[in-house]
Amino acid sequence: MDAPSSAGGRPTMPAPLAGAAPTPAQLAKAALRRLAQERLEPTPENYQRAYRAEAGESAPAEPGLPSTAQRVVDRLAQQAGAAPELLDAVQQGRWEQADRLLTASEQDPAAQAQGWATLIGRIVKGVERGGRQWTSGRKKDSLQRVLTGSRGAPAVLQQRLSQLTASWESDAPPAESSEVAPPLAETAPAAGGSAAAPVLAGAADDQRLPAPWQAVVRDLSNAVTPALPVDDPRCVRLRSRLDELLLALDDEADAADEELADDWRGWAGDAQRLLDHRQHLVSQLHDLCGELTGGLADLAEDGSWVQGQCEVMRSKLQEGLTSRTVRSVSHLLHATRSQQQGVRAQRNQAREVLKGLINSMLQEIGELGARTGRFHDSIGRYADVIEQADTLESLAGVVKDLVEETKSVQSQVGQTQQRLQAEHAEADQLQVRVRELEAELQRLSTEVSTDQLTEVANRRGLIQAFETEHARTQRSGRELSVGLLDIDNFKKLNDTLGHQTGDQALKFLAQKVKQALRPMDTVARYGGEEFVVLLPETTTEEACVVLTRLQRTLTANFFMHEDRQVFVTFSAGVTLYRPGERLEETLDRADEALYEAKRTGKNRSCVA
Ligand SMILES: Nc1nc2c(ncn2[C@@H]2O[C@H](COP(=O)(O)OP(=O)(O)OP(=O)(O)O)[C@@H](O)[C@H]2O)c(=O)[nH]1
Repeated sequence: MDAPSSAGGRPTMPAPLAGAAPTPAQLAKAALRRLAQERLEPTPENYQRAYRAEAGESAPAEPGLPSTAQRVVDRLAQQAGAAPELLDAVQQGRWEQADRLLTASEQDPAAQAQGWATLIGRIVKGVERGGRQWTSGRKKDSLQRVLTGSRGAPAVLQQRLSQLTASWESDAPPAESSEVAPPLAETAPAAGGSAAAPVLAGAADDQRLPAPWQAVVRDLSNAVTPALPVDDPRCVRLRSRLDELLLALDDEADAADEELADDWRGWAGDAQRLLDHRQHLVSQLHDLCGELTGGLADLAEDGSWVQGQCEVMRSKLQEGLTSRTVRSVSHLLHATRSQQQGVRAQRNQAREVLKGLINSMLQEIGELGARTGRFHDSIGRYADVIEQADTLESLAGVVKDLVEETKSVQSQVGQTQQRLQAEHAEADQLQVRVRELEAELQRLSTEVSTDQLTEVANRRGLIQAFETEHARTQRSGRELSVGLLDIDNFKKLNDTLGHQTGDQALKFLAQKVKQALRPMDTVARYGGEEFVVLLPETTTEEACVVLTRLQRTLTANFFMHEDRQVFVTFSAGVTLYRPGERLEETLDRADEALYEAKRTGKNRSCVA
């Protein structure tokens, strides 16, 4: 029967016969079996200990280290940040474990320095940043506790500080472990335990994103990327930045770097802003479709108008699907529709007049017919009388009557003819007038550079002013700030107070903007409730000051409508014109800033 396991040092060899002592060969065999069971290497020391155990001899006292050697080992262990378990392994003579622990604690000094530099940076930032959960007093206390509790072990200190700053950054409620870090001895496992391994694995390993999270980051990136529009240069840049960040995630050194985390945060912020703006674009598209459907329904009776509108929309959209294109098509459709409604009203009026004319002509012709019919009867009667006339006098009387009547009929026919000709000429003139009116409307929209309602420049006027200003900017090298202004909640104003009051609000704002600017500046109505300002020799900061002042003035001023005070506020996006770019490109950037101003509360200005 096999001896029980070596636990407790009992012999492992089969029980000898009573009285017979085991031979040395039996003892040697049993010692080897014991080593195998204990999974110990057959070193001379191990073999000697096993042999003694089999022979029933008590093990000699552990040799221990001389006190000077012990002091050296203690100091070495402290320097390596290995803490008690390395010390313990050395004292117990578990040299292999000690070797492993030491290897694990060896780090490249440059990497250690970099780790500390990053951590200190985070701590400084964390102390400055405010938080709801982490007040500055609380931060100070917990920092003090971690410093006191981990003073003797740099790796543990680094790990705890890193955990602490992470919870400051997320402003998560202070966890017991990070706010009150227990002293090192409390967390150190019993001798030989494995819980100390992460500490010894080094701070860099602890900070690296664990594998499942790396996969999550990849999945999230893959989910976000298809939503980014393909035709936008900013997205192309975002995609290539994403590739770089994913590569850095594979790299241990970079993955442990706080800078990389900052880069990820920056990337996510940029992607979010872009997607937000995209979302805004979609809702504008929705509005545009509504406008278009309304236009189509209104104009359904005349196919050519519908075709014209669709053509304009198509060519505008071909320029590229930007937020501004959609909005400008929307404004265009709105304006076209009201213009066409005006023309149609006039055409209908002309048609009614023409109808009246034709009616009266028919009446005249009818009357003439009746008259000539009566004349025809008279002629018959006169012929009978002439036939029966027996004297020259009676014949002369009949002929005289006949001539009189013929003359009268002739003059009436002549008069009717004249009237008919005059009415025909009038109808021709009306037709010409309608054509002139249509041409006038066309000319107004393409040639005039002033907006008729607000009396500031229109889109055409803006383009002319921009050409002058951007040439001047190129010569002088001075800044040209461009601002895009949009009235806040204008739809609501229209809906509650009526379209005419809306028009008054547009006029009011245009005049206020004009008054606030210098004579050299340009203000233009770009379309709908949107205005553009060109501010030569002005930085974006200065432009913001001007617009913010104007916003304050408007908040304190109002215009009256039927004894009611109407407040008009606007949001603005400001940007600097970049030499060489098209006005549309500058305005697209200003539009993003405008969107930001709307998104963050309205009645304010943002810079892009
Ligand atoms: N009175 C009037 N209204 C116009 C004119 N041009 C466009 N509008 C209206 O302006 C409104 C613009 O509404 P939205 O684009 O929804 O913007 P908003 O209500 O100002 O909302 P925010 O921009 O988010 O503050 C629409 O109802 C248009 O019909 C115009 O010449 N006169």
